[in-house]
Amino acid sequence: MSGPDYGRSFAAWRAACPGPWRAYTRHAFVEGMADGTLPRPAFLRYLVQDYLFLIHFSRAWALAVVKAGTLDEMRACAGTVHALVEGEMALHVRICAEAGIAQSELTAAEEAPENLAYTRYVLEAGYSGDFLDLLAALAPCVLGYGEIGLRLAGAAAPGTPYRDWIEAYASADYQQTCRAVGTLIDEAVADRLGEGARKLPRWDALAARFETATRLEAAFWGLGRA
Ligand SMILES: Cc1ncc(C[n+]2csc(CCO)c2C)c(N)n1
Repeated sequence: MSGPDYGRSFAAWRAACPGPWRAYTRHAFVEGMADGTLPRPAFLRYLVQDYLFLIHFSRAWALAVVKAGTLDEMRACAGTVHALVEGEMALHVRICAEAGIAQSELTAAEEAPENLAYTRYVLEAGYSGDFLDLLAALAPCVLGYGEIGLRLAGAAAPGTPYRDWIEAYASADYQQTCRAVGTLIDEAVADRLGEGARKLPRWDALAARFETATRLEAAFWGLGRA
């Protein structure tokens, strides 16, 4: 089954791990947001962990600035750091505040093992690997939410209380971000590995990183459990 058009590398990596990709993007948590049956406390537990997740995810994009090879790559990654730190984090704090979760509660929350595993896996991909390793580990997070948002915007129950969440990721703005990240990945691959990239052993290593990050995303939804 084909997904949204976020570039050739994403399409190939996604197609190489259909089981894990499905487990992530069609997780019971996601389906519960679509039909409105996801219990509110589960969503709030997820939100608290996601606040901590976004801090480390911002650090990973900052590491991508360090690992970038050109000024254009630096600009793209620095733009994501800015959007995360100034935009997404503030939005998160506001959504939590509206749900009755104070900033102090967010800061004091203990990181769950699934959260530790995922964020440190992505950071480690950047520490021990290069720009491509890091992008392959970052891709499922950014692009998976784009795919989920797009599908749910068309399939969700009209009355689901998670409509705002769905629309944030289905929005033209976020879909444009996904296409831009897809292009960043495709160009970074072409610059470093050339046109025959997919025949190189290195390609399989990148696909494996994408698959591992995808499995860790699927496990992250489980944090909503009581
Ligand atoms: C577990 C988890 N995975 C993905 C996202 C989505 N996300 C994370 S950062 C970002 C902005 C672009 O990099 C987006 C959309 C999330 N919030 N939490």
